[in-house]
Amino acid sequence: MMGVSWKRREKMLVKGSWRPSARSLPDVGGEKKLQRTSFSPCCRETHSQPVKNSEIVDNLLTLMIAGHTTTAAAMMWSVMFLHENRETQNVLREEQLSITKMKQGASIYHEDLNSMRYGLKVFKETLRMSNVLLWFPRVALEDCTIEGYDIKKGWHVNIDATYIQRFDEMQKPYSFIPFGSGPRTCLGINMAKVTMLVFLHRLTGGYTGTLDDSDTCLEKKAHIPRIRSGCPITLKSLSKSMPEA
Ligand code: HEM
Repeated sequence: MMGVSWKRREKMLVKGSWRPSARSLPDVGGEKKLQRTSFSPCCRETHSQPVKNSEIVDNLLTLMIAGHTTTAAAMMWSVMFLHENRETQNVLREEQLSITKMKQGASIYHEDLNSMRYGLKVFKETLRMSNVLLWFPRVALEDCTIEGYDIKKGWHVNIDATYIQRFDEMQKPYSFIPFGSGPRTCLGINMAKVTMLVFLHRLTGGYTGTLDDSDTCLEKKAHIPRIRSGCPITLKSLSKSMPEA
């Protein structure tokens, strides 16, 4: 779905008029299950039953595919963007070092994460620019017309996150959708946020880095956009380059 206005998208995302497809993971253990069956809070019957091995495998696959590759790609893009934007990197480092100074020990706590205001902005802008998931699918449950376009019941419609996030005004509803929207929104938003903030903290608060390969060519045929070289960097510990206090 290219070049649609926010109004049209909003209509598509409104609960009830559009619902996402029932996506399933590969058939494991001889049975095909929807990936959220074992989490569903509204399904008591499922909860009272022991979790089956096949469901455990399902959920592990979800963690690995939906949870690992996405966050790893976001980390890689943050390294590239911070390399390209030195000023941003310096402001972020300042914030992270101020957090390190305020506390004892190396552990990061919830309140530390909450005070990473600039870190959060870097996280969001990384997701906006990198479009870890370029698009996500929905299925039309009924015939409808959206801004003059006829959409038939059963049609698969892809929400084009890249177009929306790069070319829309950010203040408009649904203009920032790195984790999707509606009932099938990403389940791992908070995990992704925490992982990324801790990563940015360790990276910029502990090291400076130089890119070993500035080639920005993308991997071919990858569902998640990633730099072919993997974006290797050489890190230098800040504690070694800083004068003793
Ligand atoms: C930067 C990291 C991540 C990004 C950009 C991302 C993005 C997305 C997007 C766009 C969707 C589709 C939402 C929709 O259709 O409306 C999705 C679904 C999903 N994500 Fe993530 N995700 C990330 C990390 C994670 C993590 C860490 C986990 C779990 C540990 C996770 C688990 C899931 C699951 C289970 C779904 C399917 C939800 C459903 O269909 O009900 N994701 N994610």
